[in-house]
Amino acid sequence: MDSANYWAIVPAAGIGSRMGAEIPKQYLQLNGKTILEHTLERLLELPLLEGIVVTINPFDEQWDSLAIAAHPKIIRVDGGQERSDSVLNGLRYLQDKLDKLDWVLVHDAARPCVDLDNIEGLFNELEDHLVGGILGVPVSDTIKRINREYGIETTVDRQVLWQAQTPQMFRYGILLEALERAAKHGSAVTDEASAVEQMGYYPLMVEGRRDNIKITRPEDLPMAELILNSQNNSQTGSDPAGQTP
Ligand SMILES: Nc1ccn([C@@H]2O[C@H](COP(=O)(O)OP(=O)(O)OP(=O)(O)O)[C@@H](O)[C@H]2O)c(=O)n1
Ligand SMILES: C[C@](O)(CO)[C@H](O)COP(=O)(O)O
Repeated sequence: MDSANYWAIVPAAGIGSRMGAEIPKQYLQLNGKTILEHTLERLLELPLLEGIVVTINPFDEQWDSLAIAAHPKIIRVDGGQERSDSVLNGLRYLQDKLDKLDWVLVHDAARPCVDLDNIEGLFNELEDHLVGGILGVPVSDTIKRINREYGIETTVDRQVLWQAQTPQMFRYGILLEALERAAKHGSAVTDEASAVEQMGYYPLMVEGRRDNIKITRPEDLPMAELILNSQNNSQTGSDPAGQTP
């Protein structure tokens, strides 16, 4: 690893409208813990990370009740209107702690099944990269473009199509500038990479795992439970194949 510093930002200030639960989805229970606790506990296993900034909705009343909120490596920062605003708040908080070439790893609170080996893989692949990159997977279905009436217009060439996941890791200076610019121009960016792409850079795509799902809709919860159980079983040896669904 180079001599750069590594910090993480975990955006966790969303309301979970697509989940439709009574509480924001990051506080829903999964195998006896909140989704947010699963995600943070996993990231805390990475010794390279100096700290984790968690962006929390300013009106949130649940964060303080989690024991993990008092962890010395975890810092709470207010989230913003959109995911990109939350990440930008986290980056601004880090202004006095990081240099331009230091690394910031952004990971959704809503992706608790991320594989630590994949994150280490991202660290390794990006070690000498000047910009940064993300985990993702190639699309595995035939992809259609439809019109407004749901008529299929064409079949899209999927050879060049990948689904973006998190973590997404970038040099601090580039990501800060990219998200500041996107905010200034009102550009909608749903992930860090798109803000960086808009500056003309080419972030690296690093292949991750399909089971790094983002819990978005109700049916994703039992799926995440199965994935976590399968990961635990393969660690304890009771699932010799170590296969996830
Ligand atoms: N203003 C926002 C919006 C989202 N997020 C976080 O960004 C991650 C990915 O966003 P998404 O899955 O879209 O979460 P929500 O915005 O909560 O969901 P929805 O779009 O269904 O409302 C989540 O961990 C979410 O908490 C955030 O920190 N600040
Ligand atoms: C960052 C992300 O998880 C990559 O897939 C995604 O873009 C989050 O935003 P969305 O609002 O759920 O599309």
